[in-house]
Amino acid sequence: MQTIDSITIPKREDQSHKGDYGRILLIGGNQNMGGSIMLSSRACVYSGGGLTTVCTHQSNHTALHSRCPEAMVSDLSDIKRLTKLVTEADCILVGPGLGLDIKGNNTLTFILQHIQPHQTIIIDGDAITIFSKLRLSLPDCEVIFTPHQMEWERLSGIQIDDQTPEKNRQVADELGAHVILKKHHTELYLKTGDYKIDKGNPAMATGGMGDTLAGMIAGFIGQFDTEEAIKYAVYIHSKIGDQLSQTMYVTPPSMIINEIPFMMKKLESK
Ligand SMILES: NC(=O)C1=CN([C@@H]2O[C@H](COP(=O)(O)OP(=O)(O)OC[C@H]3O[C@@H](n4cnc5c(N)ncnc54)[C@H](O)[C@@H]3O)[C@@H](O)[C@H]2O)[C@@H](O)CC1
Ligand SMILES: Nc1ncnc2c1ncn2[C@@H]1O[C@H](COP(=O)(O)OP(=O)(O)O)[C@@H](O)[C@H]1O
Ligand SMILES: [Mg+2]
Repeated sequence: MQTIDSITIPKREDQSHKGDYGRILLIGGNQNMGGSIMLSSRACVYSGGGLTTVCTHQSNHTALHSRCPEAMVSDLSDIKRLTKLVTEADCILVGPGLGLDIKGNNTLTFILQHIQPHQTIIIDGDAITIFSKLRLSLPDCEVIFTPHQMEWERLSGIQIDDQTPEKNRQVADELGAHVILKKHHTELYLKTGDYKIDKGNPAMATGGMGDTLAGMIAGFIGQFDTEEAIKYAVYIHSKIGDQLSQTMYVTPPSMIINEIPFMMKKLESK
């Protein structure tokens, strides 16, 4: 398994506009977990996603606008609008704070039925748990799962202590998806190979840290090749965590997000 120990981000073209950097749709945040999709949204915007739309419970709209005015919002229960947004998106992230009730089940099932082959879907958090529980089928498009070890146990059937690279690779192949197995030294089972990251630290063990990574991946998918986008996101997320942990005992996800554009600039190709 290859370690990702450096990355370089391409410079932006002068002749470019927001439409060139992705239409991203983020779906999640029920009445109790609005914060999760707000973190994903800010992470997506701060990662450079061109146009970010957030489909979340209506009670989250005001808070989301106040934390992230760059994002557009839609009500999760407005199916007509959701259908239109799904059609228009380049990349869809589903799951942060979605909830495990019937509404969460119906939302994920709907998205998987309507996504088209040219689109990319990132399945995170509660959407992984629902996908595993309902034994849903994957659509014919690029799929990225971002489980932590417990979510991977639910999805793969491999208990945490038995999650070896060989077994993980086999299930990733069976799924036909990219798998980002989040843990201390996260592992990436991409379609073209296996990678790991030797950055990241326990100051990052805070709720919302994975919601942030999922939003970063979504923002990067809008701009870069899929596998590059995944590698950039996982690397930058942990590198910022390590940088902040030099002076901070814990590294709140909101502060990781603030640093994303600065770290991207540092890593921009010369
Ligand atoms: N501010 C918010 O609204 C937040 C919402 N969240 C949402 O809450 C939902 C449930 O996610 P959870 O992950 O808490 O719940 P889960 O029940 O899926 O998993 C959490 C449990 O898994 C176990 N576990 C084992 N290995 C682990 C590893 N490497 N990393 C993390 N956990 C590991 C831990 O015992 C942990 O309590 C998700 O939709 C998530 O997006 C969380 O992100 C927390 C913050
Ligand atoms: N001890 C640790 N070392 C390195 N990274 C960690 C550590 N603990 C947590 N992280 C990172 O924090 C994130 C946690 O993801 P997740 O559990 O999905 O969070 P949440 O759902 O609360 O947003 C992952 O990217 C994981 O790699
Ligand atoms: Mg999570």
